[in-house]
Amino acid sequence: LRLFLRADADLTLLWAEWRGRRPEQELTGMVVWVTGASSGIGEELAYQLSKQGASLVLSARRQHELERVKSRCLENGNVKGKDILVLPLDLTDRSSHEVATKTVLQEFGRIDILVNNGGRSQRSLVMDANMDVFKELIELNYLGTVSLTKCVLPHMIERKQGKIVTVNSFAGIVSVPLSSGYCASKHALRGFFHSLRIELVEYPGIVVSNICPGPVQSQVVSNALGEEVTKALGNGGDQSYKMATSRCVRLMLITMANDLTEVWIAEQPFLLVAYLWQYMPTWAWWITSKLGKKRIENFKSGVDADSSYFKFFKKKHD
Ligand SMILES: NC(=O)c1ccc[n+]([C@@H]2O[C@H](COP(=O)([O-])OP(=O)(O)OC[C@H]3O[C@@H](n4cnc5c(N)ncnc54)[C@H](O)[C@@H]3O)[C@@H](O)[C@H]2O)c1
Repeated sequence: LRLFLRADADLTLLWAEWRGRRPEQELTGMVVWVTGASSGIGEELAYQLSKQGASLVLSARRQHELERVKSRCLENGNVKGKDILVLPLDLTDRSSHEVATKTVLQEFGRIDILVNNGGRSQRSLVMDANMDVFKELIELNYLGTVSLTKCVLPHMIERKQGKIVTVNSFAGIVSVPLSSGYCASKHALRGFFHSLRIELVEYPGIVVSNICPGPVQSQVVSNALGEEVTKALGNGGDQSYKMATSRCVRLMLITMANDLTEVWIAEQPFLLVAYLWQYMPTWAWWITSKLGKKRIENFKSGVDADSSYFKFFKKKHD
């Protein structure tokens, strides 16, 4: 029971962590393009990858934030200035993606790993959210990611190798209230990449990985869209009970080192819900309706929507 309560990833990933290939051996010298590298999971990815000696392309919209991340990579990582390219990019500006890809190829000559990480979440009920919110979430999380992937893919096909790693979400597996547009965009991404993986079956050197995290410490809640597209939620509330960003990213590096196709990264009770959803959908419906009600109550009372559902699972992370 203790093992079950402590598990924070699916069994294949935990097995890979225990017996599999080490990121320290596999990722050194790789050229990795990370979108959404200016905060949260993407920022931490930049730090951990720079420690492995990977060459990095850091993309997001704000150049000064990316320069800040680059400086910290140079201070603490095993990289030099020439190993990191700061490349501002708006995922919703699809017409810029081809030029951005050419710039990366001119700089490094290849792209070993594309990490589709940039994205935004949602905190608003279906009845309250403006149509523009739904449109923006699909434009950014789904079409932006599809567009960049389509730009990078011909290069990987030519080399017959590469990894396309997409930060999906538990919201791509399980649907929750207050995030209907977000869930739709992440479900769409999961469907897209499962299809792409089969289309690439003749290229076994190209790996398509879906990473599905549960709640993780980051700016995702304060950056979430509310009822209007022009206004982010702002105050995300206490995030300390969520999985530490460093742990989530370490498990992502293990996923990349071991070419896993889909991983679930979350603490309990979220992990349990994902397993139920997969194997016992009738029970899953019952439990998610209870958790969903609590989620709306949490949000309406001004705390984070995912604040602990069950007291005995509650723990704080630094
Ligand atoms: N933190 C979580 O609990 C959690 C759980 C599951 C999935 N995710 C996913 O993880 C990914 C990273 O999110 P995070 O949690 O680090 O949140 P975050 O808000 O801290 O970081 C999001 C990043 O995406 C970038 N971004 C936003 N809009 C963009 C645009 N138009 N063009 C380019 N970049 C843009 C932001 O600048 C930032 O760098 C997202 O795809 C999110 O859906 C997060």
